[in-house]
Amino acid sequence: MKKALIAVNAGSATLKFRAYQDGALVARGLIDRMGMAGSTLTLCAADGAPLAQHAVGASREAAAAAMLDALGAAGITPGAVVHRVVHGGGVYTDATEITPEVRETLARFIPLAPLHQPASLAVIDAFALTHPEIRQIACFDTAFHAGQDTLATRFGIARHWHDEGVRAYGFHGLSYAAITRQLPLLGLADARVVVCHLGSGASACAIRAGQSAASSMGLSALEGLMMGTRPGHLDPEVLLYWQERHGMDVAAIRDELYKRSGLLGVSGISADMRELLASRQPEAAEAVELFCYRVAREVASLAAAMGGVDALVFTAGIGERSPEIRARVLSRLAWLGFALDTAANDAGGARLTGEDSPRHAWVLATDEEGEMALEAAPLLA
Ligand SMILES: Nc1ncnc2c1ncn2[C@@H]1O[C@H](COP(=O)(O)OP(=O)(O)O)[C@@H](O)[C@H]1O
Ligand SMILES: CC(=O)OP(=O)(O)O
Ligand SMILES: [Mg+2]
Repeated sequence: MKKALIAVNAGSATLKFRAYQDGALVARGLIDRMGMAGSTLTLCAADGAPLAQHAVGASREAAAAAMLDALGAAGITPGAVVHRVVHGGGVYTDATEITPEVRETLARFIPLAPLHQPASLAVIDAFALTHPEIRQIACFDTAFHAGQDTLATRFGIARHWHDEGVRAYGFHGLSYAAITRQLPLLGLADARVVVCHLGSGASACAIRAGQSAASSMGLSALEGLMMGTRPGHLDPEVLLYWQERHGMDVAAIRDELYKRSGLLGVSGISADMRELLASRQPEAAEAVELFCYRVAREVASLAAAMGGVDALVFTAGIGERSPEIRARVLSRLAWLGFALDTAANDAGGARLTGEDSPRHAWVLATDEEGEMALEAAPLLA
């Protein structure tokens, strides 16, 4: 049996994985509600034919073991594995082979990505234990943004903090790199494009001539847009208020920020955009409206960072699949010259704006796993 390259994408709530042989997709898997009760695994062949579906235990280690078992049961033997690692700090700006020293360094970034980094490390450890002979490569969400000007990464705090790494890094870089590969096909190779990656985690990125110019996310994946369970933009005094008035310690504040804010916190109902769009509760409607309002504000801010915007791209779970959200964001951006074509938007693209629109908006499918496979290829050759 030919060995496969496994690409693993540990997100905030899901573990997505794909298997490739000679660059061709052979299987794709998803573990939903990773680390939580009711977690399930689904594995499909490249053509969508189901290969496995079953319940998974409520821990990251159980999720990693379930993924390895499912691959084995489907007759897929890993030959190498490439991981999406959310935080590479200022240290890693390219795909990197995971040695014990690299693993140590990645563990140091856990406090800066507490939902993501531990999941990646659990999968790295599971492969090291069960397949010690295979090479493991890390690709970083932060890497795509590494070339930003200091002006885009500096916070307005004393200089020495920046020098020790307290600065904006930006995330979802594998997704932005995958989208950037598609821009020349739309005639946008040299354009100023704002890409909105709207998923459980959400961010936006200003891309100028194929390079990241600025991002909505900062030191961690908390900043910027409102997300499923994270607040995005927040006055830092709120943290002091929680600490002083409510006696909340670091762990309690971190939980509030990563797990109880965003769509879930505002609606009091769900972090899942589909559920909120289907709900009749006014709190759900307000959460959805706040989400769209924040996206529109951020697009304008990123446009200012580039001195203008030529095109807009929607991607990821919500961006690719919700005409409703795209329409609401675009209607808030009509003043920037984006004239929605309702029929095209309802049909899902690729161009969402009419022929006569001064600027065009697009929906493009992202492919973080495919991007990882491409970025790891030179190291594995
Ligand atoms: N048809 C849809 N309409 C609206 N939202 C959707 C739809 N399909 C998926 N979503 C939303 O997409 C989000 C998940 O996006 P995804 O990119 O898969 O997230 P992640 O990779 O960060 O786990 C969830 O909020 C989910 O409700
Ligand atoms: C960086 C981040 O928020 O990732 P995800 O969308 O996978 O949660
Ligand atoms: Mg994601």
